[in-house]
Amino acid sequence: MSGNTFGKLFTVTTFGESHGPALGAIVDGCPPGIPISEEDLQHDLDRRRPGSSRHTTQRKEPDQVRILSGVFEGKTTGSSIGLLIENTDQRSKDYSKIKDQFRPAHADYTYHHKYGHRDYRGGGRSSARETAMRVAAGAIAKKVLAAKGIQVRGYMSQLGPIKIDFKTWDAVSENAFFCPDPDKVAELEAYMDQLRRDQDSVGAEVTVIADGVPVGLGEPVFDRLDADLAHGLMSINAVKGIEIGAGFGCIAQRGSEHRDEMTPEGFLSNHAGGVLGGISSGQPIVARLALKPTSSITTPGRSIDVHGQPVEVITKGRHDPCVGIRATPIAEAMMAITLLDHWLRHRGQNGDVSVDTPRLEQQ
Ligand SMILES: Cc1cc2nc3c(=O)[nH]c(=O)nc-3n(C[C@H](O)[C@H](O)[C@H](O)COP(=O)(O)O)c2cc1C
Ligand SMILES: C=C(O[C@@H]1CC(C(=O)O)=C[C@@H](OP(=O)(O)O)[C@H]1O)C(=O)O
Repeated sequence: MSGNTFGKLFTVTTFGESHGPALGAIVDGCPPGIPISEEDLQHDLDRRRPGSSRHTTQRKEPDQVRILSGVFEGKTTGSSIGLLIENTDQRSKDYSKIKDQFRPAHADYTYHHKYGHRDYRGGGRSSARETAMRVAAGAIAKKVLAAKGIQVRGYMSQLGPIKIDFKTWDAVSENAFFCPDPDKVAELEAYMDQLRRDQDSVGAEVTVIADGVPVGLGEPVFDRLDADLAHGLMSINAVKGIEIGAGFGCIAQRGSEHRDEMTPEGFLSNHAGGVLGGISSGQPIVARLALKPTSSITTPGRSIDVHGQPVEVITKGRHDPCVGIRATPIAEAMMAITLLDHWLRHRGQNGDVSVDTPRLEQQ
C-alpha cells in the first residue's frame, strides 16, 4: 500500500509532484448519472489557487482542470473519473541551493531518510500543490452531496493571534482570507504585511461545517465518522491538530454542560460536533483544523545537510506566509469526500430503509 488513496467506496487517488509536468487524480465509486462539468470543479480550484493575492505564494498557476474520463454527455458514467491539471509555473532553481539541505519543519529530512532518493524541487510529492487534486475530487463529492441536501462550507477562524468570530457566510467569499467577519479583514491585512516584512510565517485555524447531514452516517467502532474525518483532515499538509465539536475544550467541561440535551424539537446544543458513537446525529458536523506556520522562510534557521553537517538554511522563492489562508477549500474537500464515502457505505449496508434515518433519501 502506497498511501496515495483515500476512502473505501468513494475513493480518491492522486499523483504528481510540485515541479513535475502535471498533477492528477482518479476518483472511483462516484454514482452514475451525476451532472459534472469542468466548470463545477473550477470554482473550488480557483478558491485554492496559488498567487491569487499578495498574502499567498506568488507562484501563478491557472489550475485549469481537465476531465479525462468517467463523464459522458455531461453526466458521470460510474467508471473512474480521471482528472488532470498541468503545472505551468515551476521555478526549480529556487531549490538548487538547498537541494542537499533539510528545511527545518518541511518533509525533506523524513523523505530523504525514508526513500533515499527524492525530488527536492518544490518539495516534490510533499508539496501542498497536490491538494489541488483533492479540491477537484472534493467538488465532485460536494455536487453529489448537494443533491441530498448536504452542504460543506468552511472559513478561517483564527490567523496567528487574531481570533475571528463567525459573522456571515457571504463575507467568506469577499476577501482573500476566507474571513467571515468583514470588520476583521483590515487587521488581517496589516498583520500579514508586517509578517512579510519580518520574513516570518504564522499558523492558523480553519473551521469546516457540514449542514444537512442525516442521522446515521458512520460506523460504530474503527471507522467512526469522526475518526475518518480526522484522518481526512489530518492528511492535509501542515495540519497539526483536529477538533470535532467542543474538541479539547471538553477537558474543562462538566458533563452537565457538555451533554447536548434533547427535546422533541431537537438538540439544545452541539458540543458533540454532530457525531455520537461514531455516527452522525443529524446536527451540523463541526471540525476545526490547526495549521502550522510555513517552514520555508527567509529567516535563517539551523539545520543539517545530507552528510549530517551543520548548515544555516535560508529558503528563498515563492511561499505562503500563512498556509492556513488557502486551506479552507482543501478542508471542505476532505470533509465532503469523507461524508460521501460514508453515505455510500451507509446505503450499502442499510439500503434506503432505516427507521433512524428518515432524511436519507433514495439516490
Ligand atoms: C495550502 C497550503 C499551502 C502550503 N504552502 C507552503 C509553502 O508555500 N511553503 C512551505 O514550505 N510549505 C507550505 N505548506 C506546508 C507544507 O506542504 C508542509 O509543511 C510539508 O508538506 C510538510 O508536511 P507537514 O507540515 O504536514 O509535516 C503548505 C500547506 C498547505 C496546506
Ligand atoms: C504551488 C502551490 O503551493 C506551493 C506549496 C509549497 C509546499 O511546500 O507545500 C511550496 C511552494 O511551492 P513552489 O516553491 O514549488 O512553488 C508553494 O508555491 C500550490 O498550492 O499550488
